[in-house]
Amino acid sequence: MSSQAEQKTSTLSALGLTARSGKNPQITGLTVDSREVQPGSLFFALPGARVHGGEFIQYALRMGAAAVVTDAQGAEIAAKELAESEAALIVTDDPRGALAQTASLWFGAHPETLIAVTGTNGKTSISTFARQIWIEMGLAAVNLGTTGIEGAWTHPLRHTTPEPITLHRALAEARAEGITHVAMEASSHGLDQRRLDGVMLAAAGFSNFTQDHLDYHKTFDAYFDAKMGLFTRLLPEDGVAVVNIDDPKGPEVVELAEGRGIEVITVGRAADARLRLTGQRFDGTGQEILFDWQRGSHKARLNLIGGFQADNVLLAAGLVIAAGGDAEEAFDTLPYLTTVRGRMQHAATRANGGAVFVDYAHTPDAIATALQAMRPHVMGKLVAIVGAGGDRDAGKRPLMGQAAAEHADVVFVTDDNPRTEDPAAIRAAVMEGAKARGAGKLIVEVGDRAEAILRGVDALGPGDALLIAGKGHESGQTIGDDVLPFDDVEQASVAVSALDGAF
Ligand SMILES: CC(=O)N[C@H]1[C@@H](OP(=O)(O)OP(=O)(O)OC[C@H]2O[C@@H](n3ccc(=O)[nH]c3=O)[C@H](O)[C@@H]2O)O[C@H](CO)[C@@H](O)[C@@H]1O[C@H](C)C(=O)N[C@@H](C)C(=O)N[C@H](CCC(=O)O)C(=O)O
Ligand SMILES: Nc1ncnc2c1ncn2[C@@H]1O[C@H](COP(=O)(O)OP(=O)(O)OP(=O)(O)O)[C@@H](O)[C@H]1O
Ligand SMILES: N[C@H](CCC[C@H](N)C(=O)O)C(=O)O
Ligand SMILES: [Mg+2]
Repeated sequence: MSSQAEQKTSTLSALGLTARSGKNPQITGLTVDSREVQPGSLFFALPGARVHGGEFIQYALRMGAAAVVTDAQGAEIAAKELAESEAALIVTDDPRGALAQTASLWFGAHPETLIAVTGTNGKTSISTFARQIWIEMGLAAVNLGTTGIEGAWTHPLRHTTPEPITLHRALAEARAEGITHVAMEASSHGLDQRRLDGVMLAAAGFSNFTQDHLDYHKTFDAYFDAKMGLFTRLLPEDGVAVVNIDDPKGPEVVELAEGRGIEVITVGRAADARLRLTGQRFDGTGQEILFDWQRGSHKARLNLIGGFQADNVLLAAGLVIAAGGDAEEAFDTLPYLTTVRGRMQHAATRANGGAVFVDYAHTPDAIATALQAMRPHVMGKLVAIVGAGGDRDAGKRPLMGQAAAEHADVVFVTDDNPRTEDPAAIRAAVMEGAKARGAGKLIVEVGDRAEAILRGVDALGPGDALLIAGKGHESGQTIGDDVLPFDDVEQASVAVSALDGAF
């Protein structure tokens, strides 16, 4: 997180910050973590979920911080140490916003075209499709989010929306690598914590709004307001909002954007959508879609499983157009789009034809959407493997079980990432919901995820399909503080080989 290694310096004032004392020290790096402070660092003491960063100001000063940015509470906590120190102090109501702006100035130039997408589900999919469209159009593009930075340049990330120091360093590196176009995910945590406040967006997208992350945001209203920061605060007035108008919250998003004079491209099946999906026909490997843009009707083949992927693809195309791309050129790329890793990804097929898919559905709505989306592609029965993550929204667990039992014929409830929680207690909550909705259906609890996958694959006959939900692209299972190697796609192949013999 620290940028000390970069041998760069800047005065405080050149970073847009003014200390009340008039001090203007040379800054050698930015950090939000006192443990990373080195002589000359600018330490941001942020209000945290667990503790106020002000508690660590005394350590930062001892390590040689040249300046501290914090809020009134932080300054109060460390009043004595700050009074005795030579370090410059900047007190602001919004230290996270200040961090974002400072990081933007510290790292300098970004790729020229940046877009961001928010919503409970679909952010990774939409930003990946936008990047794929741009690349097919011949542009040097990346997507940035849950799966890291991917596309014309790759780089791992720990967060969906990285904190500002990581984000702006990555954007500056991307530009140095020749990247011109970036599609980013705006998570609700990221928006709430102002992680994106220093980026200049050409366009912003909204996919949908359903339950997740109430552990953090507490109420639906607070969760929605955090997401809306993208349209009410971040997107400049000359930017374009691209909104899924089929979502019940879509009209509200349009109103918020239009209220600021922002141009809106509505996308969806609704009769008044500007980019309108008018038809969809499914087959074993994908779908044909029909859609209208301006006065023209278009047809495209999508080699993607799941009706909702058409919504994601059109939202991505809308964002590309909103950011200045030629619409016809963007539409011509659609047949070349490929599955997003871990999203409705075909993982394996049994000798009898039973197919296994891996999907990242980890909310009630995503589980319902993913299972419903599989139906038109499946002749026989639909088997689901579900589980919920620990140290996350507990309220969604029974609802995830319900969604699975409602839309699948057979359900295996297993562990996702238990993190620091008791896995049996998480499973019990998911089972409770599944049992409530699964009357007459086979609902089985199998704690060990590899065994659940083996049992799910074993349950497949000709024409059947299995959806392994929850972990998508993830390559590890977090149990306690340990991350053990685990990959659903790999486990699916192992299970098929074990049952059918290696091919
Ligand atoms: C819940 C959450 O978002 N937490 C973020 C928050 O940390 P926090 O408020 O818990 O921090 P804290 O532990 O209370 O500490 C307060 C401050 O003291 C500092 N500190 C702490 C200890 C110390 O010794 N010295 C010190 O300076 C910390 O760096 C922090 O700035 O502020 C930190 C610094 O900005 C973030 O790194 C941290 O993200 C944590 C790591 C995290 O896991 N966040 C997840 C939940 C997240 O953001 N997820 C979303 C995805 C959501 C989705 O699925 O859509 C994401 O965008 O990835
Ligand atoms: N448009 C959509 N509507 C409803 N569900 C969707 C939609 N798109 C994707 N999903 C479901 O949500 C899951 C996660 O998709 P994706 O990773 O694109 O979302 P995300 O918003 O990036 O998630 P995260 O919050 O973890 O970053 C998919 O695996 C799928 O089950
Ligand atoms: N970004 C999401 C991912 C959840 C993935 C699921 N596998 C889990 O662990 O709950 C979160 O942190 O809530
Ligand atoms: Mg994501």
